[in-house]
Amino acid sequence: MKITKFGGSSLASAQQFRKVFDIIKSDRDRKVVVVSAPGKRFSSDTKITDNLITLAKEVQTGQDIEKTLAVIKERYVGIIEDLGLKQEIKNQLEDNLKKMITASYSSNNQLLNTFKASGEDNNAQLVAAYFNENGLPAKYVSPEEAGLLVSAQDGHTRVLSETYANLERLTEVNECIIFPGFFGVSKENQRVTFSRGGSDITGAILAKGLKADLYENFTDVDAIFAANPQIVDQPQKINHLTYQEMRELSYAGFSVLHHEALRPAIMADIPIRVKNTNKPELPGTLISKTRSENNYHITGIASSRGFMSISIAKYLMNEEVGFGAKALNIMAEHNLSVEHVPTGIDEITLILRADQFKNEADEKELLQELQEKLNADKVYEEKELALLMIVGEGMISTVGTAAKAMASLAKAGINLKMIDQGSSEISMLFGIAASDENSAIAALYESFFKSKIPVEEK
Ligand SMILES: Nc1ncnc2c1ncn2[C@@H]1O[C@H](COP(=O)(O)OP(=O)(O)O)[C@@H](O)[C@H]1O
Ligand SMILES: N[C@@H](CC(=O)OP(=O)(O)O)C(=O)O
Repeated sequence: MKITKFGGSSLASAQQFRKVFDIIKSDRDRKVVVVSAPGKRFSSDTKITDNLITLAKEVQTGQDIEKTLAVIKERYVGIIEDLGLKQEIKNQLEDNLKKMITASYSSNNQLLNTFKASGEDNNAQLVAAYFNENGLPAKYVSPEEAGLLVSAQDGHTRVLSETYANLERLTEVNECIIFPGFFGVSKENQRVTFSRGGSDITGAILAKGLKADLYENFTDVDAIFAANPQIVDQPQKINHLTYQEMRELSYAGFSVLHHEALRPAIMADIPIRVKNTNKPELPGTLISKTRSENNYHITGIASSRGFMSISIAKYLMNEEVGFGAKALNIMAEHNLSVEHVPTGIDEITLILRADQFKNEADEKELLQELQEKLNADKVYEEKELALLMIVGEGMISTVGTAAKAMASLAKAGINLKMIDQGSSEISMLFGIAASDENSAIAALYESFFKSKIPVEEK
């Protein structure tokens, strides 16, 4: 049995709905379909989720909602009418939206979560209606009905372990299940969304809960490429990569699959296949525990912006027991998550996502506190950073990867602000100025995927 997830780009219009229907109809093993909200039809289009966030803010602040509401309705109604669906589903959609807007909410956060979740929820109802009207028996199942339970702590949504036993009951459903992605329900029966792109996580949770043989993730590209196709022109397709490689690449910027979608798949060892809705005949990319050999030591090169660093310098820091722990404790007290900690003898650098600070005053206060509590010689920050990551299981058995990467970056005139290699040796991380991101990716891609310089085996 397969769990098949379709992203927003695969359900952006009636034409895309038809492709989705054909894909499901062509394979009896596709028993569970996870859907996102309608995404972009063209590059300047707006995703329904973004419209819903705007709507939520307008409701919260008492602004006029008519324009935004009309845009949302129009997207769904356009699809309903193009597909020639019954009036009943249009009424159901309008009713859902009305109830959502007039309901009372215990907090702004609850309102926002409910509005965001409705994008996927309404779309799942629509897909189920479309399938049924076209002779493919389908059942819309909500996270409430299925028992997809989540907790929300520190702004992070996590699936609760009892979910997996609850989901097993879905194997008794005879129709094709249409399940909305992106959200679960709390124990207080409130809808809570995952982070953006989180329908991928729902798909992986269902794959584990229903013990699927395969988790198919349909999107708008032929495969996962060795570099972001928005940065490198026609990059190499990756035929096969490991869970761990994908986990690192998606963390570092391969937005094609949410990095949190890997954990349930790894736990249950369910392979994932990423495929193109517009060309379903292509094999796409397989992600599994181990992979076949490829011709490259590096599997992919990813990058992500929005980072900053805070460096703390203190003479003889290396002899001070617990210095790093104290610094990290202060960060934790400020509820800040630190992603990397490269260190020198007399200096420690904390790399974090910059959007965790609400304002500059909080930032200044933190720097001052670090200076005072750690009795540091100097505390300074650097903003507008990007992290570059080269990833590949082949790295462990080759020498010269770091030298090759650094030589190509130096040749392109890129200044390295940080270098970090995890002990697993499947990835290497470089901190650079965000403005250098595209040229750095181009330089690394040229060096690892285009040049023929051999790398010596260990
Ligand atoms: N290395 C990569 N390989 C393939 N696609 C990538 C990569 N890095 C970023 N992407 C982007 O991911 C997009 C697909 O993900 P997403 O927009 O979330 O799609 P969906 O609407 O299916 O959820 C692609 O259109 C592509 O621009
Ligand atoms: N609709 C949500 C969740 C999601 O996964 O969407 P998509 O499949 O379009 O990335 C978002 O925009 O974040």
